[in-house]
Amino acid sequence: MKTSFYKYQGAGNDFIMVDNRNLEFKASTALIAKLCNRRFGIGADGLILLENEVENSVDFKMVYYNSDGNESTLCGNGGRCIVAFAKQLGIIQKSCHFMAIDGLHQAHFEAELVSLSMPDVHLIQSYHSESFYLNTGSPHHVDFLSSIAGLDVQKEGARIRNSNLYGKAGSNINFVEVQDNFMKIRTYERGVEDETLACGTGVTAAAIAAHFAKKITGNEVAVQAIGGDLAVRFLLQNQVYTHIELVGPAKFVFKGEIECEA
Ligand SMILES: N[C@H](CCC[C@H](N)C(=O)O)C(=O)O
Repeated sequence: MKTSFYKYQGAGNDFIMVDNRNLEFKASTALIAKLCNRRFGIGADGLILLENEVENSVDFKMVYYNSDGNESTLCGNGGRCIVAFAKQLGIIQKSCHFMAIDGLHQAHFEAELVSLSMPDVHLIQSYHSESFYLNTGSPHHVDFLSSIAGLDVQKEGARIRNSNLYGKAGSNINFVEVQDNFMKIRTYERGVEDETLACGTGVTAAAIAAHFAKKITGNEVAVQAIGGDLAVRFLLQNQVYTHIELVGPAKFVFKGEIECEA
């Protein structure tokens, strides 16, 4: 059966997108892992299904799978890409509401960029002054370092991710360098099991942890990932980080068809 696949990327974090409103795409771990394989398939950090949401006040539903083929928690860059995809499909215009695994999200366009609402952050665990753990829709370990350029992120990220710190569920691992008015980040992503060029929930976690650790003072911060620039806005109200927005590019790459086993 021929299936149309779209490819999007948000700051180099890339995704296969499927318009699955007819529910014809039958997701399996093996099929998704094969489609995401950069040699034997299309190649991507993850695969995202756009489906109808039964609750009619919502424009669509997002289902996210990591490139290992397993369904996972919130994907921030993927959330921004599905908004651009929904506009390409004519489902939405300038703004939308959609349901993801962690609940309801709002999103809107800011010129070429997509701004996505992220879940509130109530709890930030600090191991010491430079190391934190928080959940921004996906679990994130954040280490602040004086320099991240020469770091072996694949090796160091895998070591922390597979340590006894995070058990079977694991965590995404972020290495962050704070400059005067922006931050640099590199991320080892759970479920990709490698460094990705950007990680939206990771960029969000880094921004919130930096403010919590008093490394930044404003309520908006620019974050430079290898694949592109993102921005995070937030408020701190009654010790809860709220009104969090992840802002950045979400670009269409191509559309193609593949013969998929039914
Ligand atoms: N790999 C992550 C989910 C996707 C995160 C990333 N692609 C993003 O943009 O947030 C996890 O399993 O926790």
